[in-house]
Amino acid sequence: MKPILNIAGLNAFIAGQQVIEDVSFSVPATGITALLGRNGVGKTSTIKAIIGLIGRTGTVELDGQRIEKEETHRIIRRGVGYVPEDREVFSKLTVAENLKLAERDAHPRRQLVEELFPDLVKRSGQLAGTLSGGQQQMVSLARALLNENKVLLIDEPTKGLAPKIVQEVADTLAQAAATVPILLVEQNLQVVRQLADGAVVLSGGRVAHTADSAADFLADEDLTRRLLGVHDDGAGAAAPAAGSGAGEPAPEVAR
Ligand SMILES: Nc1ncnc2c1ncn2[C@@H]1O[C@H](COP(=O)(O)OP(=O)(O)OP(=O)(O)O)[C@@H](O)[C@H]1O
Repeated sequence: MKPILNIAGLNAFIAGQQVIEDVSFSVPATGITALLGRNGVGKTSTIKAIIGLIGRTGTVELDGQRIEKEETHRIIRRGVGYVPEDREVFSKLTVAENLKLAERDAHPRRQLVEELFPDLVKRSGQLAGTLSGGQQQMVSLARALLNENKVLLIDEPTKGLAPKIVQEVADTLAQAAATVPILLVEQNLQVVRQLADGAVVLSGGRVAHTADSAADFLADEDLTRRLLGVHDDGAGAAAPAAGSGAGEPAPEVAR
């Protein structure tokens, strides 16, 4: 099957500094592809470069069409959903208003969202700023799922959430992935193991490893210690988050 995203030779720059270099990988048209690596290796920058939020060179194909010369709003309208790391919600608007503002299509998928997020239905009149972090994350995900997208780019959706809520978000992502392919930045390796099909691992702004099976990658102790600074044996043992300082120091970002 043709990949939904094909990225080749992508370089990206922030304030004149190169933050990713010659990044090439593809995202299959189904399932979840994890984008992994220690803190600061360029995961968020890669996502921002794909949708043109930061300056970039190289090629990006969405469903076989080149999009790297297009502006962000056009790329989004072509069907790229973005859920940024900070799960920004409009805090003074209700849940229902937050969702309404995200509707882009003539026929937004309200029923799907109501099925996936029953708690948000119950809280539709609540101000989004009074929701817990996990509930706000659900609003962010719901906003992306309201529209028919070709792919979702989701940045660290479980960051800072309590374990029980992490599992709820992971379950929701698994259900979402049945409807749309996802490129997922995720530091929680148990979540990666549970959700991801393939994996792309960045180090120093470059692709250091790609795996058709994220589980196989995570099972490789030497490789995960080298590239993530941690090994999670899958037994639920407390393992430091990738990039938390365990293992070798993070390599220099490519300049
Ligand atoms: N606004 C910015 N101004 C200057 N440098 C930045 C900015 N944002 C990111 N960088 C730098 O770009 C590099 C890549 O950062 P990026 O956020 O893409 O990494 P990441 O892998 O997503 O990290 P994290 O896991 O911490 O989110 C880092 O060296 C970072 O310091």
